Amino acid sequence: MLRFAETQIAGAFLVETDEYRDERGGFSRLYCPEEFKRAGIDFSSTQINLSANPHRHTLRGLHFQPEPHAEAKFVRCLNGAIHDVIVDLRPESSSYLGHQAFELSRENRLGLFVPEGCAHGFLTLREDCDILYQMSRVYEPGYAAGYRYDDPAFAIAWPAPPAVIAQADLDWPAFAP
Ligand SMILES: Cc1cn([C@H]2C[C@H](O)[C@@H](COP(=O)(O)OP(=O)(O)O[C@H]3O[C@@H](C)C(=O)[C@@H](O)[C@H]3O)O2)c(=O)[nH]c1=O
Repeated sequence: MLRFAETQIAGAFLVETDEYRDERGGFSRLYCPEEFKRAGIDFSSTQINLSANPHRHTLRGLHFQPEPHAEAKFVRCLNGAIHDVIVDLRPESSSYLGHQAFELSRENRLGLFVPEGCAHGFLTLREDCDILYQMSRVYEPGYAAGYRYDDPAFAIAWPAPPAVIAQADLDWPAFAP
């Protein structure tokens, strides 16, 4: 059973997941298209990606795919803990240019649904963080886009500076409306 909570970003949801425990360990439902539909969320996944991050304070983001390949994603932290941030890039949205941060961890089993039109990034808070993404659209390499994690237009307060970050994520252009 999944429970969906609205966030400050229009159309983004934090998803709580129960864990059934017994002497063997635990069992959790990670995704159910029917439950998404009942919550009013139009999402079904195509590609499923795993991001493995051995180091604490690894930063990935802020990433999105623009139209006509805009993608929604459902993000989970299977191991470790991350500070996960979404930024609303939809001019027509009530939360345009707003951002919100969430802690996703193995222990809290929270999932984050990121709607189309939002940039997404995370900072690992521990070693060995494994992040699973379900994507609504297939990856289009020519449409990979992003902004810097420290773009002043968003003023995101990260809990720590990145210790590991790809050069590509330092080279994104400054946000210009
Ligand atoms: C994102 C992506 C990358 N790739 C390839 C491209 C490249 O060779 C290699 C690594 O890609 P990247 O460096 O872009 O991976 P990464 O920086 O981890 O990108 C991810 O960052 C987080 C914050 C997100 O929100 C994701 O949607 C995704 O953009 O994997 C795919 O094949 N499919 C994909 O969906």
